[in-house]
Amino acid sequence: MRVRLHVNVDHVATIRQARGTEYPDPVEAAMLCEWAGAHGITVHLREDRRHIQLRDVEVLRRTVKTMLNLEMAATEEMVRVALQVRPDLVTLVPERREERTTEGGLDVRGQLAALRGVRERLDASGIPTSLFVDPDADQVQASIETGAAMIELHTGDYAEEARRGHSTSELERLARAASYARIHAPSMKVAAGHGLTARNVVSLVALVPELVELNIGHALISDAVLVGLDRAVQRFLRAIEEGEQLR
Ligand SMILES: CC(=O)[C@@H](O)[C@H](O)COP(=O)(O)O
Ligand SMILES: NCC(=O)COP(=O)(O)O
Repeated sequence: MRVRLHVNVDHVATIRQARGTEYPDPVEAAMLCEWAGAHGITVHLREDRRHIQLRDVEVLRRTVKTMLNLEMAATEEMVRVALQVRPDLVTLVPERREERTTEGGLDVRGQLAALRGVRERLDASGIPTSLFVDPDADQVQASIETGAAMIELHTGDYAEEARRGHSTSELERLARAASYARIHAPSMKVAAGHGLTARNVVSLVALVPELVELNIGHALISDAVLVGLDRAVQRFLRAIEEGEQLR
């Protein structure tokens, strides 16, 4: 089965917000990504609205033809947004205002009842939930207990390890967490994301066969600045395919 590429267009909005202009438009970027072959679009509507704005999400809902994944904190405000916008998937993520980027996965074990409650409200509206978690068996087990349809394994530590040139222990951790999900909840989908690049994604896809979806933003949009969005998307699609062929 083909691993799907979802492009996170937050970082297009980051450039726009830096100057308070109307360009570059993440909606236009999403369209270009889809035309280039991306299988979905991801946005993280942060509480501090540092990049993506509510209006972006509303317009994306009307324009995205593939699938729209809304990353958000599990707060009452954000649940209301999700119920109003109706994305194809909600990914619940932890958020800290002071962080530069998402630093870790959700503590699902520590807030099991609350997360299950959010998942139930979204499910009742026909919106599946994914939980962004560290590659840790107990967090995966807790995610299963919430009834979530999917988990997204946080690959930030793997990306950092790969950047330093030795990427085996974090890859093994990701492989173990994904295989835990396959064994204990065969119907649960497993995705991954954060810090993925066209280089480090190859071994990830090759060694974690459970992965069905990847959310990639920063490195892909950075490539796009130099070579254009269509070429950047195609480069990542080729890297994913290279990983699949190594399985
Ligand atoms: C949850 C996650 O990994 C992404 O949302 C990523 O954090 C990109 O957005 P930021 O740059 O706002 O962190
Ligand atoms: N959930 C991960 C994501 O959406 C993209 O993260 P990054 O590639 O911008 O680090």
